[in-house]
Amino acid sequence: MIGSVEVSLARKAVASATRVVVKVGSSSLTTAEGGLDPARLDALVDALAARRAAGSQIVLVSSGAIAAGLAPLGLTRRPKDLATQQAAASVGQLALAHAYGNSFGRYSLTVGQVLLTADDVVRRSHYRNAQRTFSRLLALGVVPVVNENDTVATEEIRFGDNDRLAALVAHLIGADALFLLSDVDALYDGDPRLAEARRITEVGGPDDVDGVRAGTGGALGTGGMASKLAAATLAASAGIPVLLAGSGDAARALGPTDVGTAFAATGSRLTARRFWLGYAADATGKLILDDGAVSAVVGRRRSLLAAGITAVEGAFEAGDVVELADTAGQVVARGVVAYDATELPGLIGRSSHELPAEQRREVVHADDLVALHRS
Ligand SMILES: Nc1ncnc2c1ncn2[C@@H]1O[C@H](COP(=O)(O)OP(=O)(O)O)[C@@H](O)[C@H]1O
Ligand SMILES: N[C@@H](CCC(=O)OP(=O)(O)O)C(=O)O
Repeated sequence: MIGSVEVSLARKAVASATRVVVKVGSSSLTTAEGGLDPARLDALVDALAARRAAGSQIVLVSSGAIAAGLAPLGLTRRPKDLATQQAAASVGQLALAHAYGNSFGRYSLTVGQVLLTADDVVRRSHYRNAQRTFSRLLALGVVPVVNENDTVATEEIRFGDNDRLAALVAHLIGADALFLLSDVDALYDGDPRLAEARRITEVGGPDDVDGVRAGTGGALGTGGMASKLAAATLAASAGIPVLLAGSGDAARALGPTDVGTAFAATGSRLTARRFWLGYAADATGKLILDDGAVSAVVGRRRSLLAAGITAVEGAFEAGDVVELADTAGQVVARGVVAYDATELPGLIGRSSHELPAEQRREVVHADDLVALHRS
């Protein structure tokens, strides 16, 4: 509990992490009118520089491009259409980069801008390329400042929320902790703007967030608490502890970590390939599994055989990534499928000995399969 002598393992892990990703939302960097707020940006950078001085490497994932572009373009609220959002991001990202350059410059720290599209994380060749870039930037002592490349991102390839982007980047760079800084000081069991809500200080696993109502965010942001909770769960299940805190508490969040909500790592660190398979790759179809197949695949880490599949959805080819769901539709795993969608209807529900020799191979091999933690 905060304030007591007992400090949770998650808080200790976050406090002692040497490579960290810090994500800050639009609402924490801008004024209500939509311009950048230099005082808040400087206060954030003060906290990041202190953590750097204490020996951590930092990657900053900063939202705020669209919000920062509003005032210069004479817009009073976040535009709804993609083209105007892209125009605002084009203007705002430059202002944001300039502001960070100046602010980190007060500490003689160099920043590098990294604008990513979903493809850079979803395609394996791009994933490795991005890994190399981050690794080199960090080795050179640069603070990478990351955002989605909103100006070129089209509707289909948008990450849409930087909370998820931050969780993906945290895994990509092998971070030891992820900080999600927002305009709210912690996770609550319901939206604190709407009604009195109870603050949650520790999340040890999915059971601790059962019943939490995570709502949408403010006028400037996109994801709200729902996307923060999903991102925190994603990072934690990939072995990365998370601290969710208010950006106004950045110094304490990045210092003694005695604020906000700490999420313990629930899973073990995955290899880049297994993380990509489980969380980053686009799935092109879905296989529905009977109960026996779910326990074989998730519980006993076995390959998926045709006999345990009850239905096939989507148009995929052998080698694509597909979701594996239980009969209630809950996705329990993802993996690389060994057959085209058109081949499977003739095979499903049939035991291997009923099938011709060339169709006896596993539908998803255990080595190509990642069981998912429930979120
Ligand atoms: N269960 C909850 N706990 C905390 N905040 C919540 C919850 N549900 C909804 N919210 C709202 O989510 C907002 C944070 O999301 P958002 O505005 O998108 O932040 P950011 O711009 O930092 O990404 C908070 O201001 C809060 O009002
Ligand atoms: N890439 C967008 C931000 C998207 C986003 O997730 O915003 P937020 O919910 O404020 O973290 C921008 O820079 O405006």
